[in-house]
Amino acid sequence: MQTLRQLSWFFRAYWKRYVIGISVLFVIDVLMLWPPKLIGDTVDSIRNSSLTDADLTQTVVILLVLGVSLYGLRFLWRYLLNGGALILERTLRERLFAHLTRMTPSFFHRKRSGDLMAVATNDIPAIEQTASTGVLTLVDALFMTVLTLGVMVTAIDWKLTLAALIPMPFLAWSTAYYGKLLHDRFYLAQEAFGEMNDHVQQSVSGVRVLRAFVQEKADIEAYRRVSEKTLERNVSVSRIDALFEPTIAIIIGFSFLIGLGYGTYLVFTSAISLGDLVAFNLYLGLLIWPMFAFGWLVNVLQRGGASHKRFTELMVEQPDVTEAANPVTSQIANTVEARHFSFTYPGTDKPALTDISFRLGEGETLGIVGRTGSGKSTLCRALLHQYQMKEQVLLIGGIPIEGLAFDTLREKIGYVPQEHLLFSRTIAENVAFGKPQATTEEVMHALELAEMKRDLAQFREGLQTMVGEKGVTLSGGQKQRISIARALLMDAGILILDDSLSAVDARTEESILRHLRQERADKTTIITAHRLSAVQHAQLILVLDEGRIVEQGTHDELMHRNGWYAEQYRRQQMEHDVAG
Ligand SMILES: Nc1ncnc2c1ncn2[C@@H]1O[C@H](COP(=O)(O)OP(=O)(O)OP(=O)(O)O)[C@@H](O)[C@H]1O
Repeated sequence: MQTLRQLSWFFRAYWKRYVIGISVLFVIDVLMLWPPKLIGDTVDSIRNSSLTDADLTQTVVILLVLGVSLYGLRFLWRYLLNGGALILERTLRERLFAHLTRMTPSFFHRKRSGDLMAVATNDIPAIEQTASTGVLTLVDALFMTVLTLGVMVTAIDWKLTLAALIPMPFLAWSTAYYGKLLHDRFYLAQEAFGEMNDHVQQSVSGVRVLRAFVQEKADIEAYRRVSEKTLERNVSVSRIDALFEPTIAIIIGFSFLIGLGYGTYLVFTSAISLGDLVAFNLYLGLLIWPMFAFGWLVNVLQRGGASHKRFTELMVEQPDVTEAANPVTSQIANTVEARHFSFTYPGTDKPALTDISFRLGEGETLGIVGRTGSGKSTLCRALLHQYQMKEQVLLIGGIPIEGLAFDTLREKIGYVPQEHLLFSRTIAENVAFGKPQATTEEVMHALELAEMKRDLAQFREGLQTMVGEKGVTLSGGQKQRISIARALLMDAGILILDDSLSAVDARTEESILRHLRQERADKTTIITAHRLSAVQHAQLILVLDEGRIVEQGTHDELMHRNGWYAEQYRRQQMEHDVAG
C-alpha cells in the first residue's frame, strides 16, 4: 500500500483517467453478479417445472447482452488503467534521466552504470506494474469481494456465507507473510541484476582489452558467477511466487468444501433451495478471482515497493555542487585565477592539489605539466566546478566560480577531456554537439583548425559519416581531433585542452597549436600535456609534482632554471630528433 501512496502524486495528476477506469471496473463487477442469480433462478424453475420458453429466451438474451457489454467495458478499463501505467513508466524514466544528467562526477564514480541502467530498464517497469495490475487488483478485488459477499448474505444465506469465510484469515496472514519475504528477496534479486548488467556493460565496452590480455575465459567465468548469483536470487523470489497460488487455492478449496457440505445440509433442512445452493457456489466461484487477486496484489506491491526503493535511493541523491542563490549570469572577462587553491577528493585523505596560485590574463595561454598523477586533470576539472570546494579560491573573470551560474561557466569554458567521447552519430553532429545550429561552413572550419579536414576526405560520406558502433572506427588521433573541433566550434572565452594532443604526431600538434594562437588571440587557453612542446609557447607554465607547483615561468625561464622541465624538454627533444 505504501508504494501506491508514494505514487499518489501520479494518480492525482491523472485522476480523470483513474476515476473513469475505476468506475468502469465497478460497473463490470455489478454486472457480473447478475448471471449467478439468473442461473440459480432458472435451476429452481426447472426443478419446480415452472420454466416457460419466454423465461428461458429472456434469460439467454440478458446473458448475451451482458456478455457483449462486459466485452466493451473490459476493453475500456484496460485501455485507461494500463495506458495510465505506461504514462507513469515514461514519466519516471524521464525524471530519472533528467536527474542523472544533473549529477556530478562523484555520483558516477560511486554508482555502477550497469546498475543505473537496471533501474531504468527493470525497476521502473516493476513500479509501472503497481499502477496497472496493482490498481486493478486492489480495486477490482475489493469491489468484487464486497459486492459478492453482500449478495451472498442478502440473497442466499448469511450463515452459509460466514461459514465459507472461515478459512479467509489464514489467507490474509499467509499473503502478508509471503509478501514481506518477497519484498526483501526481490530487492536483492534486482540488485544482483544490476550487478550482472554492469558486468555486461564493462565487458562489452572493454572487449578489446579483454582480448588483448587473453582474459575471455576468466571473464566468462566471472560472468557465470554473477549470473549464477542473479539466478539464485531470482529462484528464491520464484519460490515465494510459487507458494502464493497453491496456498490461495487450498484456502479457496476449504471454502468450497464448507460451502458444499454445509450448503447441502441447508438444502436438506429446506433452509435454502437447490437453486440457492447452485447460485451460492457460482458466487463462491466469483470470489476465486479476488482471492488470487489479493495474492497478486501483495506480490506486485512488494515487487513495486522494492523497485521503488531502488529508484528513490537514486532520486534522493543530490549533486554535490549546487548553484548559488543569485548567480552571476552577465558577461565576464576571460581571466583565470587561483588563490592558494587546495583540493582533496571526497572520500580520500591526501590532497590532490595543494596551495596552487596563478593568474592568467585575457588572451594568454597556461601550460600545466608534470608527472602522471601530479594533479593536472584535477586542476582542469576544478575550474569546471565539477567538485564542491572552498570558496573564493578559483576565479573566472574575477568572480569566484561558485558564484557563477552553471550555464555562464559552461558557456565560458570549452573543454576537451582526456577521455574523448564521441557519440554514435555523424561527424558533423559530433562536432556541432554544443552548437546544433552551426552551419556546415562553421563545422568545416572547426575541423580544419583541428587538422581533421584532410582525414575527412578519406571517408566516402564526409561530414555525414557515422562514427562508432554503427559507423566507421576512427583512430585515437582522429577521435581526439574531432573532440578538439567540437570545443573549438563553441569559440569559448576559455579553452581547456586536457592532454588532448597526446594521440597526434608532433607536426599535427604544432599546426593545431598555431591555429589556436591565430584564432584565439584574445581568448585564454589552458593546455595540460606530457609532451612539453605543446606548452612551450605558453605565457605561463606550471610544473606540478604531487599536487604542488614545483616550478613556474615561461619556457625560457624554466629552461634557464634547469630543473625537471628543462631536463624533460631536452630528453623529449633528443627522442624526437632520434625518431625524426
Ligand atoms: N575521482 C577521483 N577520486 C579520488 N582521487 C582521484 C580522482 N581522480 C584523480 N584522483 C587522484 O588525484 C591525483 C591527481 O590525479 P590527476 O588525474 O589530476 O593527475 P594528472 O596529473 O592529470 O595525471 P595524468 O597525467 O596521468 O593524466 C592522483 O593521485 C589520482 O589518483
